[in-house]
Amino acid sequence: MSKVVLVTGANSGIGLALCERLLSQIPEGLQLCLACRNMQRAQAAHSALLASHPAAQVALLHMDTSSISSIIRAAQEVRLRYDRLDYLFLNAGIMPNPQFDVNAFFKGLFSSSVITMFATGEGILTQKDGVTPDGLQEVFATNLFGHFLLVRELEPLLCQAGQTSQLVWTSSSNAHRSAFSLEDIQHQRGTQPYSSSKYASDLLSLALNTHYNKQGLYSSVICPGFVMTNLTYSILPSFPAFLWTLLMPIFWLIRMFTNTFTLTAYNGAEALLWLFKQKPESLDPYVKYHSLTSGLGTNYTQPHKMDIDLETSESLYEKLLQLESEVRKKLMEEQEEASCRI
Ligand SMILES: NC(=O)C1=CN([C@@H]2O[C@H](COP(=O)(O)OP(=O)(O)OC[C@H]3O[C@@H](n4cnc5c(N)ncnc54)[C@H](OP(=O)(O)O)[C@@H]3O)[C@@H](O)[C@H]2O)C=CC1
Ligand SMILES: CC(C)CCC[C@@H](C)[C@H]1CC[C@H]2C3=C(CC[C@]12C)[C@@]1(C)CCC(=O)[C@@H](C)[C@@H]1CC3
Repeated sequence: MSKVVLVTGANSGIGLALCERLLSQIPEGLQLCLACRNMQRAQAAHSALLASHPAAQVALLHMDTSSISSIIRAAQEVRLRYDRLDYLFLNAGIMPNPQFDVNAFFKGLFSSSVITMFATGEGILTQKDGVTPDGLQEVFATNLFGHFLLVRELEPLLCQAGQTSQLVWTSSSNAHRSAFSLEDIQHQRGTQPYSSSKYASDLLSLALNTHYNKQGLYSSVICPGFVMTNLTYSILPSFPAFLWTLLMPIFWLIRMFTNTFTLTAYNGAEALLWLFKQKPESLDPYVKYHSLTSGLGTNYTQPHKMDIDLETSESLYEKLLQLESEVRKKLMEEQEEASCRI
C-alpha cells in the first residue's frame, strides 16, 4: 500500500532534505506532497528531487501556513487529491528579524553554560515579530496555529478506521517554558516569539496525543540540532553565506563538545527519518527526539524528556480551539460580505 506523506516547508533546508532522504531510502510506495509558500523555490525543489529520483511520485501544493484562508484551501485540495494521509510533517517555520546579542554571546563563551548556549541558543537571541493580515502574531501563526488548523482540517484523512497516521513537528531545543505564557499564547508582549512557538508545539503535540490517539493519530516532536539553513543565515544578516562556510572548521570543532551541531540539513533530518520508521504506538508523548551528529560525523537520534505537563497542554489546546472558532467565524463573515458585494 502506497504511503502518502505531506511535508510543510519542503522547498528548502530540513524539509527538502527529509524529502530527499525519504525518496532515497523508500524508493517505492511513497507519494510525497511538498506543501510550500514560495512556488518558484518549490518548482526548483521538485525538479531536483525528480532529477535524482525520476520514478518518484512528487506533487506540489501551495500553502502559506501563516494564512487561514490558504490553509483551508490547501487542506480542501489535499482531501480531493488523496484518500489517506499517513504522515504529516509540520516543518515550516520562521525566525523573523533575529537580534543576536554579541555581549551575551561572549559572556556565555567564558561561562559554565557555554555548551547549553551552543545547543539551544539560550540567552543570545531575540526576535521582532509582525502581525499577519488575519491579525495574528506572525511567528505564532506560521510555526504553530496554521499547522494546528491544518491538522483539524485534515482530520478525515488522518483519523481513518483501521489505520494509524503520524504527525511530526519540527520543534527546537530553543523551546523554553520561560518564553511561553498561557495568558499570551501568541507572544504579543515578549521578545522570544520563536522559543514561545516551539514550546507551544511541544505542548500541543502532547494534547493532540491525548485527544487523537484513540482515533489512530499520533504526534511527536523533534529537534534537528543547529543546522546551516536560510533560517540560521538570517541570524547574522551582514554575514554572507561564504563566511558561514569559512566558520565550518570551528563548528566541526565545537561538534566535538556538543553533538547538537548537526550542521547540514541532511544530518538535521535524521530524527524525522527515524520517526518515519517507528511504530507510533511505541513512542513516548513526553519525549523530544533529537537529531545528533558525533564528532566523527555519525548521525543518530536520541530521546530527551520535555519540560511539559498535561494541565498546561490541555489549557493551550482549549485556547487554540477557541481561537479556531473565532477565526472561522471571521472568515465566514468576510466571505458573506464579499458575496453580498458581488
Ligand atoms: N536551522 C536550524 O538550526 C533549526 C531549525 N529548526 C526548525 O526547522 C524548520 C525548518 O527550518 P530550516 O530548514 O532550518 O529553515 P529554512 O528557512 O530553510 O526552511 C523553512 C521552510 O519553511 C517555509 N516557510 C516559512 N514560512 C512559511 C509560511 N508562511 N508558509 C509556508 N511555508 C513557510 C520556508 O518556505 P519559503 O521558501 O516560502 O520561505 C522553508 O521551506 C523550522 O520549523 C525551524 O524552526 C529547528 C531547530 C534548529
Ligand atoms: C559568528 C560566531 C563565531 C558564531 C555565532 C554562533 C551563533 C550564531 C550560533 C551558535 C548556536 C546557534 C544556534 C542557533 C542559531 C545560531 C547560533 C546561536 C539556533 C537558536 C537556531 C534555531 C534553533 O531552533 C536552535 C536549535 C539553534 C540553537 C543553536
